[in-house]
Amino acid sequence: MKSIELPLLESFGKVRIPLPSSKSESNRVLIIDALTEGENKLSNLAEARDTQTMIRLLKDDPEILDVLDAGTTMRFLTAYAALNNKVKILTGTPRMCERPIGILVDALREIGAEIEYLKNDGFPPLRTLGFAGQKASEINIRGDVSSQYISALLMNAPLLPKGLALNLTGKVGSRTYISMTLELMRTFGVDYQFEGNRITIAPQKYQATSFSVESDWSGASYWFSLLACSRSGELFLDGLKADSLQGDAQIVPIMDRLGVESTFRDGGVLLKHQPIRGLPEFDFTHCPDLAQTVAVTCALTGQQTDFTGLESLRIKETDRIDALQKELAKIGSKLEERRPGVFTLVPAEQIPEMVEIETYDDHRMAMAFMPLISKTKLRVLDPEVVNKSYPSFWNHCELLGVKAKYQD
Ligand SMILES: O=C(O)C1=C[C@@H](OP(=O)(O)O)[C@@H](O)[C@H](O)C1
Ligand SMILES: C=C(OP(=O)(O)O)C(=O)O
Repeated sequence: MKSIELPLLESFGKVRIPLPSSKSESNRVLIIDALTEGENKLSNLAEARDTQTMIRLLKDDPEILDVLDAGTTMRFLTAYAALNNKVKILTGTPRMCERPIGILVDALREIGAEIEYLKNDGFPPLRTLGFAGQKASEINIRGDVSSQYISALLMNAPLLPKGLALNLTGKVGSRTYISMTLELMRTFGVDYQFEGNRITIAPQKYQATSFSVESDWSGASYWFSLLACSRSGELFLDGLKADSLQGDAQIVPIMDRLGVESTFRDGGVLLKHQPIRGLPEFDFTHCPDLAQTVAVTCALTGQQTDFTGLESLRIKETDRIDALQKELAKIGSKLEERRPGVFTLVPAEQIPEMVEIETYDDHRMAMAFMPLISKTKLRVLDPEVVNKSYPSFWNHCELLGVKAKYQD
């Protein structure tokens, strides 16, 4: 298997990281663009494979939409095809075909779309067969599995003849991603109401506008973590805003507790060291993609922390709880479910002189363990896995002054 080796990072001075753009914002504005009659001006779209796949599938409009391993691309294109009367097959990697989509398909069927499963009920691959007219304009939808189903429905809602009201049921997770969807819809001229757990959208048109995608806060989190673990140097992260649409901007208050001071200036954030105050517990319900970053940071900075809100991690690119437990064990750290739903992170004890990290087809496993270079020599298997969200990640590591060695 291919791997990348990074040497121990002794120290570094001031380094500027030209972060990639957000794939979450990009994939939303691409769907909105496909639904807008006029010409939008979109800039800074993500280089992430998930976004490049979305761009290619919308442009080429093939019969089979193969989304590879991109969750948002699968869920957003399923709703887009189903509600816009397109006959398409949607499929992806073997793992994508294990990631549930039944809640979205049930909702789309209730609204009036015809969809059939091609293998297993509730999972891709599936075929959208057309939209004969709107049957329901108000539906209940569970919010405790993936917010992507809700975002997928919302973006198409203004163009439905009767609009759409969604009543979110159960514990609503990743709520910040729902807000991002709605805020972006508003940027493109669409009104909505979001009160309690009810979202209403009247029939209306998107208005063409200009939009520039912000840098990716999830990708930024690995640099916060590196600074927390290295206790040396300064990092400037380009293109981040204090008033972000992205819930993962939550990394700022988290890292404030874990020894990183953030100052917004010159169109980005400057990261410096400050004393570690500790993070006794944190609920990741609304920022699940930060859990791996924070787990490794706590492991390497000696912080015992209770992690909650990790339910959705089991159905992402891999079972992230399982993957974290296996890889943290290599540095003597543990993530133990001591009470139902409460995972205690027990920090690393002894870090070997060389650590090899498996990545389980999950970009975030590769990137989250990078800060280990502040402690030891690191080998990461399948390094190209980062292409899903952050193709230039390893090049950016070299900006620290370390030389990466690739092996086939
Ligand atoms: O809507 C989005 O852009 C995303 C929503 C989240 O997924 P869930 O809603 O499934 O938690 C997140 O984990 C994913 O990386 C991106
Ligand atoms: C979960 C992720 O993406 P998706 O669900 O869109 O595949 C992610 O990027 O961490």
